[in-house]
Amino acid sequence: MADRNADLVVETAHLTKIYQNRQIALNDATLTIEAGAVLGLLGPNGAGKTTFLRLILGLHRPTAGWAKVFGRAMNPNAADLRRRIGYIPTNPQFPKGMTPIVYLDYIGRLFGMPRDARKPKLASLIRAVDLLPHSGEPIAYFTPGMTARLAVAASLINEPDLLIWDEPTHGLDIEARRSMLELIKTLAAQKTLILSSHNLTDVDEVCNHAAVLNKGQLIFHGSLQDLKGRIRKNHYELDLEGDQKSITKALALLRAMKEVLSALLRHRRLDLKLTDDVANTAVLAQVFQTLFDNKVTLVSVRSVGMQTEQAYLDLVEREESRGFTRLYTPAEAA
Ligand SMILES: Nc1ncnc2c1ncn2[C@@H]1O[C@H](COP(=O)(O)OP(=O)(O)OP(=O)(O)O)[C@@H](O)[C@H]1O
Repeated sequence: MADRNADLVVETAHLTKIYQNRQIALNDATLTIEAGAVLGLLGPNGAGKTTFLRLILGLHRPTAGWAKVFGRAMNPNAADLRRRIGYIPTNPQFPKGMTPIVYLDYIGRLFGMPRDARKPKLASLIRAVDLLPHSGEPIAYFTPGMTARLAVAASLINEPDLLIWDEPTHGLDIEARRSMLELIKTLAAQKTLILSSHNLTDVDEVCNHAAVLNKGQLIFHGSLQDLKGRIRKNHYELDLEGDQKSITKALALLRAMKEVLSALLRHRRLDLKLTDDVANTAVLAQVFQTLFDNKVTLVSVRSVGMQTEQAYLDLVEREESRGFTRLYTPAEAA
């Protein structure tokens, strides 16, 4: 039988980090990342994303649990393993006086690349990240977009199979962000990527897997499709037209329906939530009939959700409201 773990690029078990015996930054995170995955690491500020990435990189030692990369245990001494990873921290900084050519050459030397391999490599990287016109300029004059592209080039110099990029689109304008996303899509065809991000639209566009951290707790890990599948589906937005009296009357009737969880009207846009597990087509038919009977015109209707952002917010919100129930199940509490 084929080894199920052979294709795992990252594997963590009960990975835990407590800083200075005070701050629980990551608690018991167990997950696997397969070769070829593009994983979006999501979570509010302080959720533990950077801590998680730094543990995978072996830049921190775990307080408990372990991380394996390419099937081998990662730790601060595993420099050879780290060479197979291309890392970009949040807001990468570079020596301001160097030019991209000098800097990339320096990084290549650190990786032990011979000169005749270094030169063509850095030239092709500079071209790939679109820095050719600026290759001789001091980094001090670079825009955030140019700096981000230089970081990408630096993270690729050693031809790593795994890329770990912490908020790669942070601080970029629309054009620079677009070019970064296109670059990620190209790389995704050849490498495994872990991208930490606050931008759900970016994750939606380039990732196929997601992991969600909240207060150090891994609250979701799976495909992006799965994450979206967890969304509360019975949520709609209806744009209405009609006189105020008719709309108010229709609204009262809708609110009286037992299948309607909430019906909120704002500027003729009706936010309608139905109870879980109802046959939504039947209930919506009833909703439309009620509007029609009251001479309210339906201008448009759309299903809210099936968006990563909505799914993510639902997940974090539900986790927040669950609180202690995660630890104390009813059986234990009794
Ligand atoms: N070196 C450290 N010493 C003490 N506490 C730390 C250290 N690094 C991080 N923390 C704390 O650990 C928690 C998780 O931080 P981390 O930077 O991993 O979160 P994050 O999800 O990356 O946040 P952000 O999105 O704001 O970058 C936070 O409460 C943070 O203050």
